[in-house]
Amino acid sequence: MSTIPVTLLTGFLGAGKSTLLKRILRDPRFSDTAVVVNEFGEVGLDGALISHSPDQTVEMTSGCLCCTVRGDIRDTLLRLHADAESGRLPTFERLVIETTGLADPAPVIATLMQDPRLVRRYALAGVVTLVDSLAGADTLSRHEEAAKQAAVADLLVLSKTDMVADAHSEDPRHQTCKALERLNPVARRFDAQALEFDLKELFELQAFDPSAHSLDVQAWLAAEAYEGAEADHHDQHHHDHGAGHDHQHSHDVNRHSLSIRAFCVTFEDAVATDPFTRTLETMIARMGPALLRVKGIVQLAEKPHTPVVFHGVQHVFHDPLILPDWPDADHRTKLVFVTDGVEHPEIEGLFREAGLSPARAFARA
Ligand SMILES: Nc1nc2c(ncn2[C@@H]2O[C@H](COP(=O)(O)OP(=O)(O)OP(=O)(O)O)[C@@H](O)[C@H]2O)c(=O)[nH]1
Repeated sequence: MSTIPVTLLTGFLGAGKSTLLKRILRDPRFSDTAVVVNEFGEVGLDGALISHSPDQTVEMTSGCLCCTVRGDIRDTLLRLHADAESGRLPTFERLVIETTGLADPAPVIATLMQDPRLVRRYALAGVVTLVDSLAGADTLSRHEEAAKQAAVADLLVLSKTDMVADAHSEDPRHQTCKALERLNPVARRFDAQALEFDLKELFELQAFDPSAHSLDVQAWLAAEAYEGAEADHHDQHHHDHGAGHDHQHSHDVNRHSLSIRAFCVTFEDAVATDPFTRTLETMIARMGPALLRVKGIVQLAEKPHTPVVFHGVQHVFHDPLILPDWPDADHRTKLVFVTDGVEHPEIEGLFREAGLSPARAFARA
């Protein structure tokens, strides 16, 4: 195999990365694309929710919520390459890596561009960043990870434009575009919902070039390159993500800054629709943007054989998706939460107030 082009797909929690990935996997023009999805820790659900044909390689790696672990990505990519060469996996012409929504893209970019074993097999073609046009402006100003993901992009893809009313100056999409203009004036911008948006744009990027980006981006990448040369980054690491955002953590994969929490709530028995949806509404009303991401697969008592997938992104709950069948033998309701400061018992308490009984939950708060 010659060098395989890699597209790094990033974007904040709930921005629409998996939605775009599913479009790629369904498109016959890209059937020879392998995909690596980085989920954080033990609470990932994406593996069960990303359907694909048996001829397509979709690998889940679990790493840190905030940084795609250098070693994990490297080992996964080397293994995929070896398996494709030996015939254990289908060969692939391109690779897409989806990061977690709180990922700092710099470590994975540095790994892809520097690791000698990777460089012989893969070439970073470009960075594609999804931006939620509804929540984007607020998210970009409040979360440094989101701003970095946007700044480093070669292509910015605006999602959820179908949910934004019109383009007057107070319109959230307009605000999001203004913020993107400041952060990354050079990236080409696309509307994921536009008829003229062709997925092939994502794969026409040729080679990621740090010098085409802002001085800030070049400085982040240079710092990451230095850090990578010094040590293999993880087990015990220390980041300075810039102004006011300095964190240190041992390898607790669900932990990010001091206020970020990631946990899972499960229910052994099916939940009644009414109290369940009322609880979600109460959560949005009380917690709003602190509820960074909620996603889950739910067994509703009224229809236990057809699982329902719920997606919450800050103050918005998207239309639930009804699956024809359960993706695996585990039919329990599982809800993954990533919050900014909302604790696990608070969420469980809301369900209990509505008469629902979470069974067991594991947390890294
Ligand atoms: N209406 C609309 N909904 C969208 C669009 N893109 C994504 N969504 C919805 O937004 C929710 C989150 O989308 P995902 O694709 O799961 O987002 P993600 O970036 O992979 O989320 P993480 O799990 O945090 O990484 C889902 O309910 C999607 O259906 C869009 O362009 N329009």
